[in-house]
Formats: sequence, structure tokens, C-alpha cells
Amino acid sequence: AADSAAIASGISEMALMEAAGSAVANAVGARWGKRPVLVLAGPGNNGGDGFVAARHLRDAGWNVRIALLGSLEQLSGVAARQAALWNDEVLALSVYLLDGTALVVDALFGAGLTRPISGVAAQLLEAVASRGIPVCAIDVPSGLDGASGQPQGVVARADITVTFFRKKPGHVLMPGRLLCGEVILADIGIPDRVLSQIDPAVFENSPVLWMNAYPWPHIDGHKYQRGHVLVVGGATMTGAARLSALASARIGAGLVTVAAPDSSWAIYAAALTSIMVQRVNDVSMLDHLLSDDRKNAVVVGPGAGVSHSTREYVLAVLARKRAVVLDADAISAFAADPQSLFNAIAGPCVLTPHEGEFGRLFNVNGDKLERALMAARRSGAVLVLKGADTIVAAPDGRAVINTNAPPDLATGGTGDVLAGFIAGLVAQGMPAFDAAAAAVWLHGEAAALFGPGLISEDLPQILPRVLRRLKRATRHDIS
Ligand SMILES: NC(=O)C1=CN([C@@H]2O[C@H](COP(=O)(O)OP(=O)(O)OC[C@H]3O[C@@H](n4cnc5c(N)ncnc54)[C@H](O)[C@@H]3O)[C@@H](O)[C@H]2O)[C@@H](O)CC1
Ligand SMILES: Nc1ncnc2c1ncn2[C@@H]1O[C@H](COP(=O)(O)OP(=O)(O)O)[C@@H](O)[C@H]1O
Ligand SMILES: [K+]
Repeated sequence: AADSAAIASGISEMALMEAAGSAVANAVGARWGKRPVLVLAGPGNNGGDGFVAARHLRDAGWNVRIALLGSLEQLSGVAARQAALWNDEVLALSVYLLDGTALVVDALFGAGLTRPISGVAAQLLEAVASRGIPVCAIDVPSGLDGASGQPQGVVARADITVTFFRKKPGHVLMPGRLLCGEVILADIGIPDRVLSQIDPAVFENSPVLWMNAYPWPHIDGHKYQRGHVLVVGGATMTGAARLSALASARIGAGLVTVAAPDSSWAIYAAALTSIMVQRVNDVSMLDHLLSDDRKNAVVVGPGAGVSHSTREYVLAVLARKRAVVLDADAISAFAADPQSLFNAIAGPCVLTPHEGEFGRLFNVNGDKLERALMAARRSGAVLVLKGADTIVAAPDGRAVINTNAPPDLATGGTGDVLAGFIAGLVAQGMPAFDAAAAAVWLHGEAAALFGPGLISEDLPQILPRVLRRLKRATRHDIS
């Protein structure tokens, strides 16, 4: 879309392809020393980029061969014109070409792949992968769907992938993120105004997206301006709600209260210090607590139990139009009747399912991005679909894909912490979508900073260091 918009606005297609192929040659030269290179060129513009890269590498003194899928006569447009500039032998694709090849430039298919790669091209990619030959992919590793991050048949994993103008979802969604290796974004002269023309709604998560909305405390602020989070605590599994509460407090909520039943009140009270504990044995007591409208964000779900009372609590909070984060059991409790939940969602609401919980509420098909967006639209909530490539999706079609979370997060309780982070930011006035994106990023950053050995308690503990760095990076000094 960006390239056609750029061409429509008067940029030469030939110049774009020249810049793209030359960026590939530069990336190859920066990564590897001179060695025999085989460029695999496809029948479209991705192949055209390959011809340009081959020419630039040859001019820089590399030993380059190029093999084409199909024939030169079948090339058209700028790809044909670039192929003509190669002005040297063009080989037919064959697995034998890999003998004596120490680097493959994969220019078979980019964005135009319409069906799984078959025949000799597929055999070649398989052989490249099985022999472990280093690969530089152009735009995407051929066979990877740039929209979904899903392979369409065979894909040879790349060491680096050079793409242009803007990353595609497939570069950051799993398993695409792994198949791409390091993604190098090259500027090929597509002007920024093209970005506003295509007005993208999907972004890789990063502070630039939400730091202007980040609720740093005001110099003359007081605790009530920083919001009051209410965490509905479970009766038996008390750790989950305590983790959420601690997380809300750490991320800056002015006050945090856990609502606890008589049976476990003493446990909560003994374990918590800066966090308050109030008695709630049934939905009318919860409703009474919520009559204080300073309690402006609520977490339900962590350790709540998949039960009728959890459903009642969720519906009571939603009826009060309070901002709410629904996690874990608060999601699972609606498995039998998701529509009753969606009907009740009217104000700011964030659902934070992992894939298992997601499947209990939503019967939607498609790739992860599509499913998250559809679920957000259907439920009317901001949807946080968790995992190695957590997606935050809004009912209006915006989405961010998170890429900073390490697998150390795959340990019990980290989701409870995330729910608390989100509620803490919403309580401080951050819009639900921004709050969810910021919380997911901070959560990943905290985990990465802590590193191996992480347990969920460590996340709120180390968050202040992440916040300090973020604040330093985003502070606008008065000059
Ligand atoms: N248009 C532009 O201005 C620019 C485009 N660029 C490159 O152009 C690429 C997109 O080019 P195209 O749209 O030509 O797409 P591709 O080069 O990915 O390939 C499309 C061609 O392959 C055929 N095809 C699709 N699936 C096939 C399969 N499984 N087996 C055999 N043939 C198949 C199609 O019929 C079509 O002829 C980008 O990925 C990027 O690499 C870059 O040059 C940057 C600028
Ligand atoms: N392999 C992974 N890489 C990165 N993040 C992960 C990975 N596995 C899980 N996570 C993150 O860890 C958290 C786990 O949450 P959840 O599944 O609700 O666990 P719990 O209920 O034990 O708190 C989520 O934020 C999720 O995105
Ligand atoms: K490619």
C-alpha cells in the first residue's frame, strides 16, 4: 500500500526499487564478509529488488550468482528493467546451485505471495534451511505472510530481513518474528506524508505511542488525583489479588484497596501494608464500596474463582460504569454466556485473556491480530491477547503488537501483575487502550531487566527502575 501510494504521489518506481536493492546490499555488506552469494529471484518486484542487490554486491566486488524462478521474458515492469541492468548470466533455479554458496539472498516472494511456494523454489528453500546456509531475506522470508506472521508452506529462516518504510505485522507476530531474524528497516525515500495517507492503525508497541498520555504525578498533585484501585480478592487463592494490588500501587495508583471476604480477610490484612483491605462478602457489599466514586478502577478475576459470585461481581462493577480490568476467572466465568458480559460492557473495560481464556469467550477465526481486533469489536472492550506477541486491540480498530517480552514471563502470577499495572494506569486517568499498551510494554521491560530467575513478585519490585528510565527518556527539559 505504501509503495503504490508513493508511486501515485510521483515517486519513481524504478528509484524505489534501486533504493530497496541497494539497502539490501548494504545490509549484507555490514553483516557478512565477502563470500560466494546466491540471489534467488522471484517473478515479481521482490525478484526485482534481488536483481538490484545482486548488481550492487557485484559492483562492490562480491562473487554473485543469480537464479530466477521462471524466465526473464516473464518479468514485467520495473522488475524487468532492473533485471536488464544486471547484464550477466541468469541461472535457472536448482538445488545444485547451493553447492559452493555461503550466503543466500532470498528475493523469491515478498508481499505478493498468493499461495504456498511449490516445486523447485520450495525444494531450494528447504535445502537452504536444512544446510544451515545464512540467509538475508528481502522484505519477508519468502513464504511468510507479511500480514499474519504465518508461514504459507515452506519458509527458510533468515538471519536478517531487510524491509522498507515500515515493518509489517508479520515481522513482529509469532512465528514470523523468529523466521525474520533481525529486521532491518530501510528508508527507500517514501516520504512521511505517505504514512498519513495510509493512516495505519496497527503499530509495534513502543513508548512513542503512549508516552504523551503517561500519568506522571503532578508537582502539586495529591493521592486522590492518582486514582483509587479496588481489587476484588478471592477467598482461597489470595496471592493473585495481592499481586494485582501491589502492581497497581507500584505503577502509581494513589490508593489501592483489596475487597476481601471474612474468611480470608486476616490473610490479606496481614500480608499487605500500604494497601488497604475492606470486607466484602457479597455483591451488595461490593456495590456499597463502589458507591464511593473515587474508587475509579477495579480489577476482577485474579484468584476470584470461576463462579456465580464472580459473574455477579463483574456485572455489578460494570453496572456502576467503573473502569474495569477483567482477567483470568472473571473471563472464564462467562464461558457459558459471553454475550451477557458483552451486553454489560459500556464504559472503559480491558479484557486480558491468554489464548485459553480467549477461546472460552470468543469463537473467531483468523490470525492473532485479526482475532484480537474482532474480539475487541464484538465485546466493546480493549482486548489484551497475551503471549510472546501480546496484542492490544481497541474496538475502533487500533492495535499494537508487543515485542519486548522475554519468555521468563511464562511463570505463574505475571498475568495478575499485568492486570494490576493496567488498572493502576487507568485509575490515574490514562485512556484504557493507552494504559493497556503502556502496561504491557512496562511489564515486558521489567521482565527483560530482571532476566532469568524471574518470579511474578519481581515485576512490581523492579518496575521503579523501568519507570525511572522511561521518565528520563521522555522528560521535556525546560530550556
Ligand atoms: N512496488 C514498489 O515500488 C516496491 C516494491 N518492493 C518489493 O516488491 C515486493 C512486492 O512485489 P510484488 O507485488 O510483485 O510481489 P512478489 O514479488 O512477492 O511476487 C508476486 C508475483 O509472484 C506470483 N506468485 C505469487 N505467489 C506465487 C507462488 N506461490 N508461486 C509462484 N508464483 C507466485 C504472482 O503471480 C506475481 O507474479 C515487495 O515485497 C518488495 O520486495 C520494493 O522494490 C520496494 C518498492
Ligand atoms: N513465551 C513468552 N514470552 C513472553 N511473554 C510471555 C510468554 N509466555 C507468557 N508471557 C506473558 O506472561 C503473562 C502470563 O499471564 P497469564 O497467562 O495470565 O499467567 P498467570 O495467570 O499465571 O498470571 C502474560 O503477560 C503473557 O503475555
Ligand atoms: K523474500
